[in-house]
Amino acid sequence: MSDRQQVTNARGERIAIVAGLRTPFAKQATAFHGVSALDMGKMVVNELLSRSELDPKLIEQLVYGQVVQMPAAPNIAREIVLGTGMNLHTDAYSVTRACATSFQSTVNIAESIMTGNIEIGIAGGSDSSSVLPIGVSRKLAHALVDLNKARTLGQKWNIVRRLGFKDLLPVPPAVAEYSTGLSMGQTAEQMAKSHGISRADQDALAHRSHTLASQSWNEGKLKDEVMVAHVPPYKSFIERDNNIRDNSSLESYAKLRPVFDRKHGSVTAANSTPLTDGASAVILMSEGRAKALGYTPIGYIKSYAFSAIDVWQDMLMGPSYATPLALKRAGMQLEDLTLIEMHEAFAAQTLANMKMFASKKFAEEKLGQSRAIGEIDMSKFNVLGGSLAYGHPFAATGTRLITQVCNELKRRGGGTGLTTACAAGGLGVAMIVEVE
Ligand SMILES: CC(=O)SCCNC(=O)CCNC(=O)[C@H](O)C(C)(C)COP(=O)(O)OP(=O)(O)OC[C@H]1O[C@@H](n2cnc3c(N)ncnc32)[C@H](O)[C@@H]1OP(=O)(O)O
Repeated sequence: MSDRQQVTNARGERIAIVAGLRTPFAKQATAFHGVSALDMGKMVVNELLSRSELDPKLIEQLVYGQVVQMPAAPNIAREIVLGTGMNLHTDAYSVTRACATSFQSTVNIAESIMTGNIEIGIAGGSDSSSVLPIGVSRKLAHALVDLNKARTLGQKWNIVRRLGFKDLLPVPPAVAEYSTGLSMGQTAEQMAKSHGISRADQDALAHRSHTLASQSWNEGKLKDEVMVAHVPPYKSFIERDNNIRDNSSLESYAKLRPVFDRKHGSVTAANSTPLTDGASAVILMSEGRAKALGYTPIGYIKSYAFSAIDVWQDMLMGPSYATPLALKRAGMQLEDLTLIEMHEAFAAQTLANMKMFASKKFAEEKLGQSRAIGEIDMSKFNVLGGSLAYGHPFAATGTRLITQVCNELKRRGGGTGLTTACAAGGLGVAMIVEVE
């Protein structure tokens, strides 16, 4: 069996990324405070359709995702269809794959096109860290169910009197691994310590990310892929990511105290992604349909791969496992790539992955191959900055990366780009796109 992946439909046509768009990304409880993931998703899909001058009725399927679920709209994809003037008969379902969610929705649409089930679809993801499903304690939840069943006042009183003050406190969703209880930040700390990633290197990567992202905005490189978002109730708007620090000094990073291990740690607010609100989406079509409708695609999907590893150790090492698979499936080596876009969940996690890319020992022991994935050439790496600067609305990051790398490849005259991310649950993803 060949290792190569054929990302085409039965007519041999490639999967075209026709257009991509995102909202500006806003730090938690700032510009998008009170705006739900669903509202941001509708906003970006509406605008994407309108900018592409694509009749919404032509969309056959929409796959969308969120990581922090909205209990009121568990199938966010269908709500977006119903809220954007698409054909009511447009199929829509939601996926969740932690921080790789919109990679997954993109792959789902791509595979629907590959099988010939559809010709045109939309994929994406949205997350709000400001509109959260605030829960109740287990004891209170238990009591509320029992109260519903209690008949007499006495029975009700018996249930209520067992509750303490602490049981009544609200419980926000945790950015932590369910099975280990470790927060993502604690995992980043573990990776920094296990792989000898220094605080200075983490801060330098974060500073690079902010500097490049700020330059990219100032040079107008992002304006076509980031919409101006008018924020309900439409008294304000946001037109630029608000986490990016223009002209930040490296010294200011060094002053911050570690957050996740206050005594011996190195992971700080500056070298972590902030909690962020935002949404993104892409339109995918079969190459033939895109051409027939007169579109010049921004790129094509060349290969993709997902990976899964243990959650106790190095859980955010996904790129180092998924990338060699995607490269093999594309018939490529790391050095063949024009650009590399790696999601920066934390500087420590990014640097640990970069180290493993270059490690022969890692390749032999973990990947079962004799050759290291390859040394990353920094002139190709996150050239417009990364998630440390832009922020990371979990489900929206995948389609941000895909769109951003396609547009940057276009500016550079074409080539191939790797997008890759780690995700909770020990998951990883890599997708290679090609641009003419
Ligand atoms: C697969 C994955 O992607 S896993 C990743 C999932 N995501 C996460 O886990 C989110 C991780 N991030 C977090 O939890 C939070 O952002 C934290 C805990 C790290 C920090 O939260 P907060 O303390 O609320 O951050 P906040 O933005 O207030 O910054 C704290 C301080 O650092 C400062 N700071 C932040 N970034 C920078 C920077 N780049 N340079 C200089 N100072 C900075 C702020 O100005 C602030 O200073 P102040 O206290 O004087 O106002």
